[in-house]
Amino acid sequence: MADPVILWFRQDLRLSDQAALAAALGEGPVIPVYILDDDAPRQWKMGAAQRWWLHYSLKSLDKNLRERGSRLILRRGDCAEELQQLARETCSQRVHALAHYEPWWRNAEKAVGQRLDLQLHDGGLLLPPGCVRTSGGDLYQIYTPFMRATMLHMPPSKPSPTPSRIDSPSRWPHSDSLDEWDLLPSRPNWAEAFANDWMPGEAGARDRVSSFLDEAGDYDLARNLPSAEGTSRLSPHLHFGEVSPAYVWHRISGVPGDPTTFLKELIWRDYAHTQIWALPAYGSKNARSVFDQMPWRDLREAKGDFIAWKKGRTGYPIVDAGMRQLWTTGWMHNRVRMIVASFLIKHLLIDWRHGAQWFWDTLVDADYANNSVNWQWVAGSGVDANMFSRIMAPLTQSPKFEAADYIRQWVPELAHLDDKVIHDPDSYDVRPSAYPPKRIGHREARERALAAYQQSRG
Ligand SMILES: Cc1cc2nc3c(=O)[nH]c(=O)nc-3n(C[C@H](O)[C@H](O)[C@H](O)COP(=O)(O)OP(=O)(O)OC[C@H]3O[C@@H](n4cnc5c(N)ncnc54)[C@H](O)[C@@H]3O)c2cc1C
Repeated sequence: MADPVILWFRQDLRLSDQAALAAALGEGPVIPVYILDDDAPRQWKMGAAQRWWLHYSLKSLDKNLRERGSRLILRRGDCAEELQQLARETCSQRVHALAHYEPWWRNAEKAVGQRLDLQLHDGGLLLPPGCVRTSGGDLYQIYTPFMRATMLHMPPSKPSPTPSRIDSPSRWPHSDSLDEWDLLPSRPNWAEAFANDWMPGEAGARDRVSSFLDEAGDYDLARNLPSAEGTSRLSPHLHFGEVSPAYVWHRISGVPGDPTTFLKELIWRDYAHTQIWALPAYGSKNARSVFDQMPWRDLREAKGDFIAWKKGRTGYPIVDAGMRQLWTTGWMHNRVRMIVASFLIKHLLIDWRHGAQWFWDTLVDADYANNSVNWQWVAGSGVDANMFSRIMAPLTQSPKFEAADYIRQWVPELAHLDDKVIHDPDSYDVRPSAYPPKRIGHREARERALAAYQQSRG
């Protein structure tokens, strides 16, 4: 019998279109393993909302493996040490895995590669970072030309099917118990409502793709309306790799209507991963150094504002609706993410990194590339266009994107207000006493932000 091979799962918790699994299958009995390492990512240790997701996703993966005669081994600790130990116990030499681009995964890959025969495969993105370059050989800094250049390589290869059987070793090594990892919140169980919105795992991901097929053709019109179910909500499934972007691309590209705008959003994901691949510190370091001089408010002084933002009590209904949606469901509509991020950075003059860190802990789709690149994009500190002086006006954005029903859903104190006044109850003098006044007026905030920006430029 051939020696067993290890299949190292990370943010690729699926069996279909899984190049690492496909490669392992041909070589011998397969030992699938997931290793939880809370130390290596340091401040980017998986957040609380994602731990909830991970629990159910691993459970689902184990079930799928068992249906094929295999199972998932769970280990906790340093990835290189754990894999080496597992290799010793099972007499395996080779490890197959999909490549990942977060700095801690790249470090782990290097360390594993020094001890074992690590074979990395593509499949987490439409194209691996670095494939798409300008005619001069540079990486694109701006999304639109990157997207156009990526489109020339599309469609991606057809996704491969799920294997019906996976050979198992003669003896299974020890596995931790998932329940003992304590990934789920208990006291209090703030994730109680998550299960109403989400079904982590490969089956849930495919259901989500199927249910989006009817909407995808209208995506261009509906995607900016927070009150509508106009987007796919695939982000946590894509982040955890429960479905491959190639699979999503092929399912969606055939729908009636024009799904091109949606496909371009998938390319945003590739763009973001390319940026963190090129600049691994993107999550904590301004890409534009002028922002290092930005006179952000000290968080001790701005504490009340920061708490009001996190709790959805800023007095700006669209901002508060978004922050409460985030807390209750672990997700927020993209248009509203832009509004709340802009509000924190510009209206409250709080460093984008504090906002990114809060998103990290509360989003089920928290993703180092997408989160860092989008926060820096809103701040203007990223490698792309400098957006700082474009200060979004939440009170204009809210009616423009027809957010009245969205506000009613997430800010029940305002649910009785009609469409005309609900976006700005303060100005119409209809603010109920249970709802807070604005933390700061728009004009005052705008002037303060622009003055701070001028100061940073010297
Ligand atoms: C401040 C801020 C922080 C964000 N943080 C994250 C994050 O941590 N994780 C995350 O996945 N997305 C993040 N986004 C991007 C975007 O908001 C979400 O991907 C999107 O809302 C997810 O919903 P959906 O799956 O319905 O998206 P759809 O509109 O259906 O898009 C399909 C997929 O395309 C990708 N995508 C869409 N928009 C973007 C984008 N702007 N950047 C990168 N990929 C995109 C996502 O994988 C998404 O699932 C952030 C955006 C902002 C403004």
